[in-house]
Amino acid sequence: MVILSKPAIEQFGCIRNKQAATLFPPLIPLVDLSKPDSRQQIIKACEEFGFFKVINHGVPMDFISRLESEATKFFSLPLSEKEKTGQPKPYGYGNKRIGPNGDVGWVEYLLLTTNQDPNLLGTENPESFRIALDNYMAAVKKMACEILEMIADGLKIQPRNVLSKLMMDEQSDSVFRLNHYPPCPEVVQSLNGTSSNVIGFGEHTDPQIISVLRSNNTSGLQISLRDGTWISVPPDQYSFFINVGDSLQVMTNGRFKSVKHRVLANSVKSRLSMIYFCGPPLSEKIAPLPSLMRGDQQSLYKEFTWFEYKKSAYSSRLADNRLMHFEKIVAS
Ligand SMILES: C=C1C[C@]23C[C@@]1(O)CC[C@H]2[C@@]12CC[C@H](O)[C@@](C)(C(=O)O1)[C@H]2[C@@H]3C(=O)O
Ligand SMILES: O=C(O)CCC(=O)C(=O)O
Ligand SMILES: [Fe+2]
Repeated sequence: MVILSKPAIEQFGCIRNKQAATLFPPLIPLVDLSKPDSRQQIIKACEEFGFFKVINHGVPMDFISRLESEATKFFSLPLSEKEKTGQPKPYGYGNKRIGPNGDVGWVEYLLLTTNQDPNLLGTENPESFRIALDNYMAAVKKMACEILEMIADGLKIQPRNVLSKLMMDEQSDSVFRLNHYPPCPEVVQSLNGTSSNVIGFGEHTDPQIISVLRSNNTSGLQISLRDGTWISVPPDQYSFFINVGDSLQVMTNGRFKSVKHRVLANSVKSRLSMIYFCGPPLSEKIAPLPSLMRGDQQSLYKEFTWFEYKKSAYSSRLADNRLMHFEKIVAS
């Protein structure tokens, strides 16, 4: 990671955060996967927040800590070594620049596909990093599959793998991301540590079906409520956080909304996050699920393939409303 001098960080003007978070935030929905009512809790959380925290998730702590330790080793390497994994096009090692259209943040990352052996050139021990990635991704994929099946049950739609089969498909276009937010010397932190004036990862919604996020115990993640206020998500290294993505918003015809989120930088602590983005195969048609459409309810979206959506997403800026181009003008 390059530590920027003052004039250098000024070049990244849009790294600065000017919006304050709300003072009395509601609690983040908590879903205990071992409880019988978890399906209903998930549906409520997806409708109200597009976001929830998961405990009793079944992902072994050993897999989590091994990957965290491998990722920490990787991000501690000299920049020249990390760059051997290749520039993100879109997969590879990236530093401050996010995506191809000028977005920047106080972050470095490794972006990987989930169904191809990662290029871990430059890492100290590629084999142990790869094993840690494989174990972690397999366990998180299983948990994500269960959550998508619980969503289908909760929505009373069949078959129960109608959503999960998309990410379980061999051709699934799922993505995995490791983000490292180093402490930022430019941060002016609020007294309770929940707000900062520097953007780590700018506001956006995730394009996929759901995203499964886990981080170390450093704060920074915020979600936007339906009224546009930002609330801080208290970090919890033992739990997972689930984001509803744009594709699930479309498949539920807007009943679930993808959650807008962002990460603010911290002045003293590093944040390390790992996110599994559950994507469908490129050729998959994304449209409201017929079994969810009641009576004369109309689709709010034009049908598109995941390939078309992804292509359009990659020509957008992080904060853009990517679904706008696929909305139907529905006569009232
Ligand atoms: C600015 C961009 C980065 C992104 C591709 C995009 O053009 C718009 C969507 C961005 C996003 C957000 C969620 C995930 O982190 C990500 C991997 C994804 O699928 O969509 C990133 C893309 C990226 O960093 O390549
Ligand atoms: O790093 C985080 O906690 C969230 C990052 C994120 O939203 C993303 O990579 O899409
Ligand atoms: Fe995200």
